[in-house]
Amino acid sequence: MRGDGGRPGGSGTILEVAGLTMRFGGLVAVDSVSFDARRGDITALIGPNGAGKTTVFNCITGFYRPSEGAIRLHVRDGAPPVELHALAGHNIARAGVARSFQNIRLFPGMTALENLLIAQHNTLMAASGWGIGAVLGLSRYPRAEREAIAKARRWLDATRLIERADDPAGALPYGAQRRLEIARAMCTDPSLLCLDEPAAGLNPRESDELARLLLSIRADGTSILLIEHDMGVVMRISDKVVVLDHGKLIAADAPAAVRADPRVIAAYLGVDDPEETAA
Ligand SMILES: Nc1ncnc2c1ncn2[C@@H]1O[C@H](COP(=O)(O)OP(=O)(O)OP(=O)(O)O)[C@@H](O)[C@H]1O
Repeated sequence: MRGDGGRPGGSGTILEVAGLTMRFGGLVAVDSVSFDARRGDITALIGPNGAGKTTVFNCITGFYRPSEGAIRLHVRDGAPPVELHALAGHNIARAGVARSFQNIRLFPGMTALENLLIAQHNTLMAASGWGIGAVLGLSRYPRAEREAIAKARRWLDATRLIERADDPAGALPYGAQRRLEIARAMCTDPSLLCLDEPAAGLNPRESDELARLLLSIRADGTSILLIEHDMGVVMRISDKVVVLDHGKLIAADAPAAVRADPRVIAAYLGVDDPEETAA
């Protein structure tokens, strides 16, 4: 038992989404959606094309300012939550939320290692006293730099990219670039890792490898929020599956319960009435 009886925003919750609505002109892309993600869980956000998944992600990570509702990050039980809906994107990242994108966004001309060092730019700049310390010869910077390289190497190792550390990111095979994106996000030591379709374009062997990587990240204590169309991956690794359809939440439960939910089946088959599906 987890101990809080599933209270919204209760202890054990890392992310609380409450009454989230996002309108684009007359289009309601996300319509009063509420769900919780628990600390140490893998929570999947699924739904047919256009259901509103990426819009929810964009609200959580500060790319969009929600029209209504609240998004709270509970970094520690008992501490006041961080009101993500009121923060700019860079402050959301600083609060401990990292994300990857549907389309890969690495620096293709930089090496794999350099991409992971860029991710730690803020830490390195802080250690240099925002540049002034480097001029004054402060000793903190070389140490911070060594630590950043060690962390980057650890994640290159964890994502099986250590042999490719000095290759330009753009020259890596597609599956390796996807892993490098996850490594880059992990180099910021997030409490919540948000991944937008990490299995897109992967072959079955690479999807298996991705599933193992995400399970190991969870085992090390990072909570994961995942948009994914690959139901094999979703059902295998998720603790909870949140389902959107036409901007509305239609289910939020354990994978087995969601898979058997007539509303979810109907949404995926494009049927308006679940009774029709049953028939
Ligand atoms: N910036 C925007 N301006 C206008 N409409 C938008 C914008 N972003 C998303 N939408 C619309 O909002 C709805 C939800 O889109 P969203 O990309 O969030 O869905 P999704 O579930 O992520 O879909 P997919 O699985 O295809 O990526 C769609 O109708 C989309 O066209």
